[in-house]
Amino acid sequence: MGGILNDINSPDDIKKLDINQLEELAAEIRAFLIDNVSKTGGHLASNLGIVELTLALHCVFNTPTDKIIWDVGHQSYVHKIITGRKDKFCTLRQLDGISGFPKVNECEHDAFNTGHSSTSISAALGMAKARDIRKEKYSVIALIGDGALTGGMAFEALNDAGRSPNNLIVILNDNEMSISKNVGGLSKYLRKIRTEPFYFKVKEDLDIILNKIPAIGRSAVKALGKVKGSVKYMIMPGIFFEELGFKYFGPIDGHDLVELNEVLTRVKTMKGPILLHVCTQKGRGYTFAEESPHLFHGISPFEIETGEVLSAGGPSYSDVFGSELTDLAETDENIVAITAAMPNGTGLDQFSKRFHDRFFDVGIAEQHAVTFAAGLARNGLKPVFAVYSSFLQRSYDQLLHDVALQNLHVVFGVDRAGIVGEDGETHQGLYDLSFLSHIPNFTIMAPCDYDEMRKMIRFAFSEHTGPVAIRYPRGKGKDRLIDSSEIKLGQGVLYKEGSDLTFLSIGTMFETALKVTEELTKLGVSVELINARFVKPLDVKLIVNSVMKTKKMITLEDNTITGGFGSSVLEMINQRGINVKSKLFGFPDQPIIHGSKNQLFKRYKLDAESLVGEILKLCKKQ
Ligand SMILES: Cc1ncc(C[n+]2csc(CCOP(=O)(O)OP(=O)(O)O)c2C)c(N)n1
Ligand SMILES: CC(=O)[C@@H](O)[C@H](O)COP(=O)(O)O
Ligand SMILES: [Mg+2]
Repeated sequence: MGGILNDINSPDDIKKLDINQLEELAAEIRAFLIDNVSKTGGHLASNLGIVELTLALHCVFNTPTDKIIWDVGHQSYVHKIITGRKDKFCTLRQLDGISGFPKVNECEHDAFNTGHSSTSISAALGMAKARDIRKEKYSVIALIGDGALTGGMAFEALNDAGRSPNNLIVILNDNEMSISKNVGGLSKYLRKIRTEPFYFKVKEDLDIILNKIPAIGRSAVKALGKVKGSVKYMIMPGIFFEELGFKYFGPIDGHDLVELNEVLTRVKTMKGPILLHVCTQKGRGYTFAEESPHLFHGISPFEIETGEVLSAGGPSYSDVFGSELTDLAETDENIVAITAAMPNGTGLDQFSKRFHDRFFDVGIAEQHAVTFAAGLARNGLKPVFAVYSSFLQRSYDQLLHDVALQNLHVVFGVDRAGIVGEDGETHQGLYDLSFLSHIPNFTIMAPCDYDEMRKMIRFAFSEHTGPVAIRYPRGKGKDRLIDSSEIKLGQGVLYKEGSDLTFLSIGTMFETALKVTEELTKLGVSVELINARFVKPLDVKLIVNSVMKTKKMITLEDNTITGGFGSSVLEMINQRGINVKSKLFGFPDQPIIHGSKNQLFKRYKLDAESLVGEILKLCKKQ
C-alpha cells in the first residue's frame, strides 16, 4: 500500500492534505484499486474514473452527517477505502467480506443501499425533505452517472426535485459510458454541452453586454433580456436542468482536484436544487481499462500486466442465448431484440452486429423496454427482451398490463436467474419465478443445459404465441447434461423411474438433482426424478401420476421458495385433493448475501451433500 494511503483511516485524514498530497493519494488509490480488484474481481473502470471526485467530496462534506447517495453504488469503492474499510478491501464481494455496493449495515458512512440504477435522486429528495421537516442541518448529495440518468426513475425524481424548495445537490458523473457507450437523446445533449464551447462563449458574451451598458434605458434592457431569453435555449449549457428548476453548474473537469474543491465548496451553501455536471474518464489510470472501459466495468479476477481475465473460456448461457437467437433470426425476419443497456452481458452483442436495424438498446429503461416490446409485438414483430432477472423486477406492471393481458407474443430471455454470486442481495435473480408465475397468459420455462435452452428458444419463437419467459443462470453450464427430446408446451421429462420419492427439479438445478439421485440410489432410496422444464403450465399429468405412486415429493429450484416452482406444484396437487409428504428446497425468504455461487449453495444447504442429508431425514420420518 502507498505512503499517504497508509495513514488514511477516515475522511478527516483527507481534509488535512494539501493539493499535492491529494494528487499523490489519488495515484496510490488507483494502484490499490487495480491490485485488489485484479484478485477479487469487481467494478474497476467506474471507480478508477471517480477517484478525484470522491476525494473532493470527502474534503468538502462531512459524512456520515452529510449524506451521499451513490447511484447503482458500483462506483463507491473509493468512498469505502476512505471511510475505514481499506483494510477489509481485500474481502470485497467475497463470502462474509465487504459488499461491492453501499450498505448501511456495513458502515455509517453509507447513507442508502443501492445496486439497481436511477434511485439516488428520489432517495436524496426524500432525505432532504425529512431533514427539513425535522429541522436538521446537513447536506444531501445524489451522485448519479450519465448511464443511470437514462432510467425513468431519475427523470421522475428530477421533475419532482426541481420544483421543491429543499436544498439538494445532484452530481452528474458524465463519462459518456453506461456499461457500453451511453445511448439516447439525453446522452447526445450532454455531449453537446461537453464538446461545443461555442455555447458557453455566446452566453458569456450576452451576459457581458447586458451588464456593461449602464446608460441604456429600461426598455432597451428589457428588450435585450428578451433576446437573452429567446436565445438561451440555443446557448445555455444545462438549460434542460435549469428549466426543471435546478441551478446548473458545469461542465467541470472531474479530475481537477482544485476545480472540484472550489465548485463543491460553492454549491455546498447554495439554496434549492443544484445540478453539478462533472466530466470524468471511465477507467482512468489503467491503460487496458481506458481503452476498453466496457470490459473493465465489471471484471473477473485478471492479470494486471496483460489485462487478461484468469477464468477459463467457453461460452456462457448468455452467449448461447445470443448465438441461437442470431441463427434463428437469419430465417425469421420478424425477430427483433431489445436490451436495456446491457448488450454484452446478455449476449446480444452478436445479434446487434449481425442485425443492426433489428436491435434496440433503449438505455437503462427496463419498464420502457417491456412496453416497447409490447408495441412491436402488437404490430407484427417477434421481440425478445434479454434482461437480467433482478432488473426485470422493475417491469412488473408492464409485464402484466401491457404484455400479458393482451396476450402478446413477447419472448423474455431472463438472464442471471438464480444466484448471481458476488454482486449479492440486490442482484440475486431469485424472484422471477415468483413474480412471473401468477401473471395470466405467461409461459415459463427453464432449461437444464445449453441443448435444452436452444430447443426452448426455437419453441418460444416458432411454436408458441403469447408471453413466454426462458430463465437461465449467470455463467457457464453443460452443453448436454442429458439427452433431451423436443419441447412440448407444459411437458416435463421423466428422467428416472422410482417408487420411494418424487424428485422434481427445475432448470439448471437438475445437475445437482442428478448427483443427489445417484447418491440416494446408492443409499437404497428409489428416486423418481423429473426434469420439469415448465413452471407454467406445469406437467400436471406427469407430476400427479408420480406423487400418487410415491406419496412423497421434493422440489428443487434456484428461486426463493415463496411463490416459486415448488409452491406452484404444491398448489396444484392441493387443489386436486392429493395428500403427499413434501418438502420444498430453494432459497429462504430473506436477503441472500454475496459470495461465490458454490459457496452460497453450500451456505443455504442447496448443494448435493446437504440435500442428500435433508432428504434422508425426510425419508426416515414416516
Ligand atoms: C435497473 C438496473 N438496470 C441495469 C443495471 C446494470 N448496470 C449497472 S451499472 C450500469 C451502467 C451505469 O452507467 P453510469 O451510471 O453512467 O455509471 P458508470 O459505470 O459510467 O460510472 C448498468 C447498466 C442496474 N444496476 N440497474
Ligand atoms: C453494477 C451492475 O449492476 C452490473 O454491472 C452488474 O454487476 C453486472 O453483472 P454481471 O457481471 O453479471 O454482468
Ligand atoms: Mg457513465
